[in-house]
Amino acid sequence: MSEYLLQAKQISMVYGQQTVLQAVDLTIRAGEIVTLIGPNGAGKTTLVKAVLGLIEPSLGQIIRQPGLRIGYMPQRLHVDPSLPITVGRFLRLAHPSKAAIKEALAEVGTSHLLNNPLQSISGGELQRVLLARALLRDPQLLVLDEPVQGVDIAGQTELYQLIETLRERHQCGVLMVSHDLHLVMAQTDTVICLNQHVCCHGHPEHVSTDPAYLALFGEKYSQALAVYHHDHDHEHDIHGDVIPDESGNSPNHDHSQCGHNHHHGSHQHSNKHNEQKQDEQKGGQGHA
Ligand SMILES: Nc1ncnc2c1ncn2[C@@H]1O[C@H](COP(=O)(O)OP(=O)(O)OP(=O)(O)O)[C@@H](O)[C@H]1O
Repeated sequence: MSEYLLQAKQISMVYGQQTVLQAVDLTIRAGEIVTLIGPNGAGKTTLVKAVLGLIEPSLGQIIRQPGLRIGYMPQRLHVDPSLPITVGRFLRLAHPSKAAIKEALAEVGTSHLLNNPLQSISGGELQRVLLARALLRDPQLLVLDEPVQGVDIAGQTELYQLIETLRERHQCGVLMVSHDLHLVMAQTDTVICLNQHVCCHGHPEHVSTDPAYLALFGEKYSQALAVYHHDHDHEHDIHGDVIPDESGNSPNHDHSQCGHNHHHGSHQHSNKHNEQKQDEQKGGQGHA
């Protein structure tokens, strides 16, 4: 594993009488996607702000690689309707080079928005423009606070895939806040489940079965994760049907759990199964 970009050690944050973060540890390495999940008010944004250096933790230490370049995508951007500004001009506030702005917009698939008023673009387009703005810093670390907010379900999957592509292309680390572990799971290396303190952490498959995670999010949410990770004892043909094993028997296969979006194995997936997966994903919404 490569050297860390950033390490937070025993971070605590107290506002008045309220302890918002308690002895939180966090390490992010180059090329690694770390996802913070936790209920509302768990301290996710507070931890992100501490990582960015926007707030000073009450206790603990944050060690950043010297000269670390961070690209930040905030949770919300309030666009004042009385201050009309084009997407291009908005990005010029972050970077002087028109060529760099065009390149960043192209990377996130929004070249066509360059001269559009920022106020007129959709929620999903705005998220991509904010991602382009983060890329303009040529980041070694991308920090994304709920990047798919205001984006429809199909757009959410695309946006998470784009984040994965950017990670690979730039070899940057990514720290991301999300409420949708079942959607980000395929793109995440490490999950940190936060509720003031770190309840559990590790590989998404491990976290999704951790009692602390289940206590916070419930069994139902965990079952949605099984869409992505379930054991296969069979192969599919190009039509998506289960191929009988050597003895001629069809292995016992519960398709209600099968989204066929695997990290492991080399299955052929039919459109039939992809449609089923999308249905299952829609069905998995709303548990966060
Ligand atoms: N500047 C502040 N002063 C006082 N309390 C604060 C401040 N910032 C955050 N808090 C409190 O800290 C707690 C954690 O807030 P935070 O925004 O970090 O949670 P979160 O996990 O990001 O929540 P959400 O999922 O709703 O965005 C909340 O109870 C919030 O009210």
